[in-house]
Amino acid sequence: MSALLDSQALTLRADGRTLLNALDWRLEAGQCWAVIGRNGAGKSTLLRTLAGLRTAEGGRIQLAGRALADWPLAGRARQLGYLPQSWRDAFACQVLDALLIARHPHRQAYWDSAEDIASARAALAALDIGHLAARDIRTLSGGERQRVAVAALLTQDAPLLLLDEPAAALDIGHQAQLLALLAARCQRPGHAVMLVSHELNLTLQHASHALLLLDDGRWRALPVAELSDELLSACLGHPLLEIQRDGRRYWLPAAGP
Ligand SMILES: Nc1ncnc2c1ncn2[C@@H]1O[C@H](COP(=O)(O)OP(=O)(O)OP(=O)(O)O)[C@@H](O)[C@H]1O
Repeated sequence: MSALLDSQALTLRADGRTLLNALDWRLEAGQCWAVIGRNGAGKSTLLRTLAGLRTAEGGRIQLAGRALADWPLAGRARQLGYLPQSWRDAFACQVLDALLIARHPHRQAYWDSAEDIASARAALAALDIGHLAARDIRTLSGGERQRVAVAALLTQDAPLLLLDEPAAALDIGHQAQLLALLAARCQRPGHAVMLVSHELNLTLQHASHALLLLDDGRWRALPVAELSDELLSACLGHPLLEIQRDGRRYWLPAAGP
């Protein structure tokens, strides 16, 4: 069976630097991948490339067994949803309408169907923001706006979600809720998630696999169970200590000099 997303010899460069060299990788249904690396390692560039928003400097990407570039836009949006790291709201828009725009790839007619509205309402409820449905998105707090963005992605209802730092603006309770929601989504048949995150511990509690971006374009792709403190320390450029508690592993930054 073909992977949901896969790459062969994928190479990314920016600003005269190789960010990723010859990535051979497969993302299967049921998996939750965490992309980990230092600032500037190339995580966002990778996600944007996998979402089809920039062209790779080398190699191939396939979405559900078909070259990414060969997908028609609406078809691709039914298959793959992407949450950018940041955005700007230029216009007034009600929260519910912002979610309904995300139903565009599924539209059969000009108007919103009962299914579109039910899907948007369900996403608002899942993110605990049903009470914000009628609010202008420009009046939301940073964390509320971030949850609306994730809710819009859920409303798009693509089986594969790529999320760039989805928990960055959230308090710890909402971070935990979001990570649990994304992990649960991977249990649905045919679904998978890939996310960039600096919230190492919460993310690695829920992710099944990690893609580590190292120096000079080197990378490691492996199950989270095979991660070690040496590997994570090398990836993040800071010594980490592994702590075990209640059968779970946590990583803490070691004290500086
Ligand atoms: N269009 C561009 N022109 C020049 N340099 C770029 C361009 N796009 C990205 N870069 C550089 O490529 C590197 C990777 O950027 P990217 O945003 O992918 O990093 P990141 O791993 O997501 O970092 P962070 O953790 O800080 O969000 C950075 O050094 C960035 O400055």
